[in-house]
Amino acid sequence: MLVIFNPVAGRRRAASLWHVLDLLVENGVKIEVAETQYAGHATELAREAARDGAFMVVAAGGDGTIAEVANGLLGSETALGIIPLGTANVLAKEYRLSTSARGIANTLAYKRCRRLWPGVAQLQGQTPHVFVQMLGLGFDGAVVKGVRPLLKRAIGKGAYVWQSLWESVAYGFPLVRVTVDGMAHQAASVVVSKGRLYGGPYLLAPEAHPEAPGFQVVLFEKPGTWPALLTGAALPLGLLPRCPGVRVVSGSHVEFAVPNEGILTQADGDALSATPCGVISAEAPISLIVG
Ligand SMILES: Nc1ncnc2c1ncn2[C@@H]1O[C@H](COP(=O)(O)OP(=O)(O)OP(=O)(O)O)[C@@H](O)[C@H]1O
Repeated sequence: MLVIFNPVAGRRRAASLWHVLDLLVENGVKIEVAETQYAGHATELAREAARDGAFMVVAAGGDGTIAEVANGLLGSETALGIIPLGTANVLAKEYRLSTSARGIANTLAYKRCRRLWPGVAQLQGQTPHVFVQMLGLGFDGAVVKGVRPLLKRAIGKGAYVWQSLWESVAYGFPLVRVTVDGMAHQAASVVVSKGRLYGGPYLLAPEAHPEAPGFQVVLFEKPGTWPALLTGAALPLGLLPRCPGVRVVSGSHVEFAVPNEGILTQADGDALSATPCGVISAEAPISLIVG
């Protein structure tokens, strides 16, 4: 079993990783660990393993690392296993995967699969970016870009809360123009979601089906400090989809207009270097090991 480990992911929970691996080895599983050396390396390692016919490749890291490995497995029969080591681990929560060391080891040992259908963000003149959980433009992108790595390592999700409070005052709220299946919308912030959850266990898009192609596009229509604070307060209460000014639309083709250029964007909790011009579903799903 190849385990692709991102040593800079999350809060550097290497100890949790070794605990899972010890349990697997005790059960007779042969393991090879490959540490990523740079951003994008996980995709190359996973693609190579899939080309060699591996049954399963395990991503050990945050949702960004999982997305990179998923990218490398697209178009192959190789299944994706995950050892969640990130701060929010939204994908693991979406699929209700165990996060205890023993639970993770059991999940990987049982090898039962469910489909996971990634999204693909198209970037002008750059390689498309594959994501597994969500892509956010606007306020959301500004929060992820602004989070200080040291603070994230020290207080985990609290760093996002702090940055959201800061951005609710500092962010300029330029309008994001988006077309979903031909219908034009504009909003202060847009999240294109594969899953139901956001920021951990919190409800964002109740109608989402991560096993199928297509998206839920969440439009935060009201710009400004107070709407941002209101939605921030509604999130942990599970009330975000019912907040005034929040609208969720379903679609399979999402396009962002050219005036969006420069609007900060995040995918699976990592800042993107460019604003996407569109989002489509991957050509086929991959198999996710769920135990
Ligand atoms: N060796 C490396 N050095 C620098 N960056 C890397 C390396 N390996 C992977 N990366 C990059 O690190 C990014 C962050 O990974 P990931 O999302 O898994 O962790 P994280 O952002 O710390 O997790 P979380 O947001 O849940 O805390 C990945 O998207 C990947 O591009």
